[in-house]
Amino acid sequence: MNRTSPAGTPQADTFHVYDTTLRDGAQREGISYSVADKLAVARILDSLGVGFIEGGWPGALPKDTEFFRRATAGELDLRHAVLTAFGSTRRPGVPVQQDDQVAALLDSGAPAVTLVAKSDSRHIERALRTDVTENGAMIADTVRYLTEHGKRVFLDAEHFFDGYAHDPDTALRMLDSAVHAGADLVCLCDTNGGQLPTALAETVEEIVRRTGFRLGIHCQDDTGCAVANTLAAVQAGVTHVQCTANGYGERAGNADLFPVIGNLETKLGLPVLPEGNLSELSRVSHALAEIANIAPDTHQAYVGGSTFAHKAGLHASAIKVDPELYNHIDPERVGNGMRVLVTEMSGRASLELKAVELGLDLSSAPDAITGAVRRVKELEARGWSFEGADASLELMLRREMALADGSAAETDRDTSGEVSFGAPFELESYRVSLDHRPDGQVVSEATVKLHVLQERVIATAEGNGPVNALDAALRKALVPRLPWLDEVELVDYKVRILTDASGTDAVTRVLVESRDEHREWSTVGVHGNIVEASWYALCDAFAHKAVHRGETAEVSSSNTR
Ligand SMILES: CC(=O)SCCNC(=O)CCNC(=O)[C@H](O)C(C)(C)COP(=O)(O)OP(=O)(O)OC[C@H]1O[C@@H](n2cnc3c(N)ncnc32)[C@H](O)[C@@H]1OP(=O)(O)O
Ligand SMILES: CC(=O)C(=O)O
Repeated sequence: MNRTSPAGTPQADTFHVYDTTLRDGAQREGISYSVADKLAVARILDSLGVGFIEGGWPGALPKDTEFFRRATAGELDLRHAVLTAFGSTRRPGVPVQQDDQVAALLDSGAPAVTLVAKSDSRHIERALRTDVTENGAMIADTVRYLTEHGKRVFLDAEHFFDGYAHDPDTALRMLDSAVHAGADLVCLCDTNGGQLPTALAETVEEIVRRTGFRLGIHCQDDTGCAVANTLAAVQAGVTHVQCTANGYGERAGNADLFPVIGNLETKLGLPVLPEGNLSELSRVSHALAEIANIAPDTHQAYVGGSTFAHKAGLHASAIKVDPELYNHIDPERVGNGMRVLVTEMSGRASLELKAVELGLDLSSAPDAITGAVRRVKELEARGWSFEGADASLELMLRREMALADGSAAETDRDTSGEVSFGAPFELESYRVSLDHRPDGQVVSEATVKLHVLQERVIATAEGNGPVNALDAALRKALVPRLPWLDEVELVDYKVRILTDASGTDAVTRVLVESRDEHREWSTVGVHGNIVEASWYALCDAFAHKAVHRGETAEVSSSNTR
């Protein structure tokens, strides 16, 4: 069976990857694409190399009508995909030539049209309030009319699986009406998303056997099986798969385009994208999440930022020997990357791999590795968390290396001490106060006493909160003496209160994200007092800058998620 197109050519006539992000994806609660968004999404999907882009329902949504107008007026120069308009068949009792919705499909200018039609007799009778014969005529008339006007037509057979289980003859009659009127293929829709893969595949095989029609599949994700159902349908014989970017869609969503493509390409050996484009998968997923204004799912199969992040020490020890031992594919094939997380679950191998990632050579420092493993476990048991704070981890590793080669003493602080290892100053003391003023303003004031470049410095500053005031006082003391510290910008500050089972020993964990012109980095602090926890994270942020001062390469030590 040769379902694939030659690499680099449009796949529209062989195996279809059909994207419906702009129609079904837009049916997700919370998504509202502008016309400009829709044009941008279409361009990105086309650059990935999908076969068809369903742009929306012209005539039903003014925005979609406008999208097709602009798309066909030259704003969308598709290189791979065929632009497709979506709509319903003519209404019952209305001649097809007089149906406004059908006219809007023709007017859209799209070369292909997907018609949604009922195939479940209960829907025909109760929702559409017509009979099976008229529904068959609605399908046939509309398909014929559109094909006579030069459109390529697909039929989405709504509720096909439920309808076929309830009344197989009617469901088949509806497919038959479409194909005999000239539809390219009929797409079997699991509209309520209630199917499971084995049963769905059996039905698809039966339809292939009974009809010989070219079939497609459209799966909603209400059982969490939309991707699995789509793949099962492909293995059972469909040659057209409808998906949406990141699984956006009505209710629980649709089959996610990215894992579907990842699986088709890497597991089923179907090269559905133009050659070289598979490595664009992760980038495209994130770009489309950005346009949808939805945070990317960091655990999304194939493309998530954490999808190839390894936490368990046993995994890391095998990965050290060969990354293939714990990765189902090379992440770079889909444009993703592997990371090793260092946490309480780590052993020596995790630390060694992380050190390499951070640009540190621990190969001749076994004691440093042992020390760091012990320290991470000790601190994480007390509420610290290093998986999102690579910069604090790096400072700790540097301290362990310095202890191992004798250039530091146990008394040199690390991240849980008063001043971070590598910080270009020593703390004598700090004080923070909170002032609720008569005019209702709440202002914090911080004073720090530091030793910097052998000088004792005292600085006081105000801020809109205690941490802001501390940061300001610290900068006031340091920047005149170490001007490069002014480049550090604090970009995010997250606080989490950690309570043990009894709820009595709450500690506060603070994560600070910082950046300068060249890199971003994350640091952590933990203490029973939120200001002290913040102080640790702030000091690590400045210490990290001190350690990397003068570097200009774009080598981020931060957690990349
Ligand atoms: C399974 C899917 O997700 S299919 C995609 C669904 N997407 C949408 O519904 C989004 C766009 N929809 C809309 O803008 C509107 O619903 C419109 C313009 C299509 C219709 O609006 P209205 O005419 O006000 O009707 P309303 O939304 O209340 O009901 C839908 C009508 O379409 C009819 N209908 C439903 N399916 C079909 C079909 N396959 N073929 C023809 N008519 C259909 C219904 O019977 C109902 O008719 P009625 O008004 O005579 O009862
Ligand atoms: C067509 C479609 O979106 C469905 O049946 O779910």
